Amino acid sequence: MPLSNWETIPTTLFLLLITTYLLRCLKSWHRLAHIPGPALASHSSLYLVRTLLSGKFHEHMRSISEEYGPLVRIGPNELLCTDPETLRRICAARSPYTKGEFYETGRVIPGHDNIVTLRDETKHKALRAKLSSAYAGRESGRGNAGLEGDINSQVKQFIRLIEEKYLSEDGELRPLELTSKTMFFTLDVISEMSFGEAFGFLREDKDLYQFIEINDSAMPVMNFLLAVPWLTNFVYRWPLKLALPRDGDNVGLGRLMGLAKGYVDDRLVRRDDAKPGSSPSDMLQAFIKSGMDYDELVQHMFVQIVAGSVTTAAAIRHTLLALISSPACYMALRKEIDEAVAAGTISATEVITDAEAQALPYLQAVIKEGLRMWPPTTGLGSKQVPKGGDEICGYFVPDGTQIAHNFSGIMCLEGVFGKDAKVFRPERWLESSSREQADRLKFMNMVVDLAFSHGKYLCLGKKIALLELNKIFVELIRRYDFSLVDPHNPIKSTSGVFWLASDLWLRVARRQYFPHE
Ligand code: HEM
Repeated sequence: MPLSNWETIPTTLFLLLITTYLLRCLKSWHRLAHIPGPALASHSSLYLVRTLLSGKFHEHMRSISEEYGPLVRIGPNELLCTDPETLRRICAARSPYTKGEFYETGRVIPGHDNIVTLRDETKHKALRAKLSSAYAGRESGRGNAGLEGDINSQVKQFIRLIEEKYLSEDGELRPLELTSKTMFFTLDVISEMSFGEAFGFLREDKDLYQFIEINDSAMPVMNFLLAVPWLTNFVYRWPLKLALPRDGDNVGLGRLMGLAKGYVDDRLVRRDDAKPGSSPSDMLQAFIKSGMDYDELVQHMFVQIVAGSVTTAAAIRHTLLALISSPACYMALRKEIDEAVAAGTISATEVITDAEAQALPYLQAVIKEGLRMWPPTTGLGSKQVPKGGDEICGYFVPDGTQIAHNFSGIMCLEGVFGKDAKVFRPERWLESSSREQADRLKFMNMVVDLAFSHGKYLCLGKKIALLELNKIFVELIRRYDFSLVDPHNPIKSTSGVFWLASDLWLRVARRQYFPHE
């Protein structure tokens, strides 16, 4: 070969590479080119990275569906679905869909799956079966009463903390920062249920092990990886994996992992020399009884602490903030509580029971409205289209496509919730005098239930979360008056796949006219 031909080889190779890359891009773009969406999203993951890191993810998801419709292309292989019925169909018990690539990022320890990250449907189903009865309180033999007892003791601890340190009086402000306290509360509830003893965040009134601080600072990295899940494989390799949390850490997620592992180790050792009848009755014991192996237990106890705390804390703080900023709603709820106490339908001295709370229509409306306006998980929960593809919202979608849930979008659909869907108005849940309204209410309930997902992916902790919500608002509002320390800057809050919040400063005062003291 003449020398000049040799010299052209690198150029030819380069051109070949570029052409192959461009052809691949073209093919990838063409696959879903018939589905509307922002131009950037059809070519690269940059659109998702940008919106997930914007701090206003939920708003973007809402506005993009308003602009482009119920099915929007948000990435080269990602679509966003804002059709509640399709989302239910995708998640239904017998649906051929599977968890998507999004879930790869949820693995805490490389190579070890947990209930959230398991994409193999058969294994996921089998693990869910082991977990389900413990979540219902059945395995432990304690049922609802046991779960309620654990929550009651942490509600009382929360009240004790307010009484000791955060009651403001005339001329003296003792501000309470609610975002951290709601995390303390939910972390203590979930640890008490899981291990039979609370971590003690409320007792110490402190971000133990810097868990909240480190969890919050890791969130942008997590949001980034969730937008580009395949990059997770690099994070799981040396040297990046050295930065992942480990159970030997003294702080952060790693410390919680270590605590969870410690409890499991301790319990499995104790099981060997436990006396008959001395078995604890917490969720860990229930999981052991249901046949979970060591690895499953360690993974799950950790996942449960995170899944059970961040979400419920967000629901409590957003709803309470909405109530404080909507005096008419606040007073309507307080009136309902006072009347129920006066009528003896809720106890004047004990923490409200779940059954009593369920009989308070305005409270139930407030809880639903809070979950609707600020769904605690804002995305993406992508599921993978099965072999043969699927027809979604009038479009053919090829197999392997990732379908994300638009949690914030479905909760603000005007066709479902009315023209004032973006307003916090619990009364919308109480309007059912006509047949038409009753039908609409049924549909609204179906949509708001999707905040906990559905079918084979339904949140395992839904019942626990609702127990917490049923108690906390009543116990706070019946005792105290709340006001914002800085009404012009009520909270610092950002949304990615979860909410991050800080600086929700409240003035808490004993109720002027607490009728039951
Ligand atoms: C208001 C509070 C909560 C909300 C809105 C919520 C929402 C959700 C959602 C949407 C999912 C499905 C996620 C997905 O597949 O992408 C989920 C799953 C899950 N949640 Fe919750 N959750 C809440 C509280 C809790 C609590 C208190 C616990 C534990 C005690 C918990 C444990 C779980 C677990 C273990 C899963 C995984 C289920 C599976 O993949 O099969 N959650 N949750």
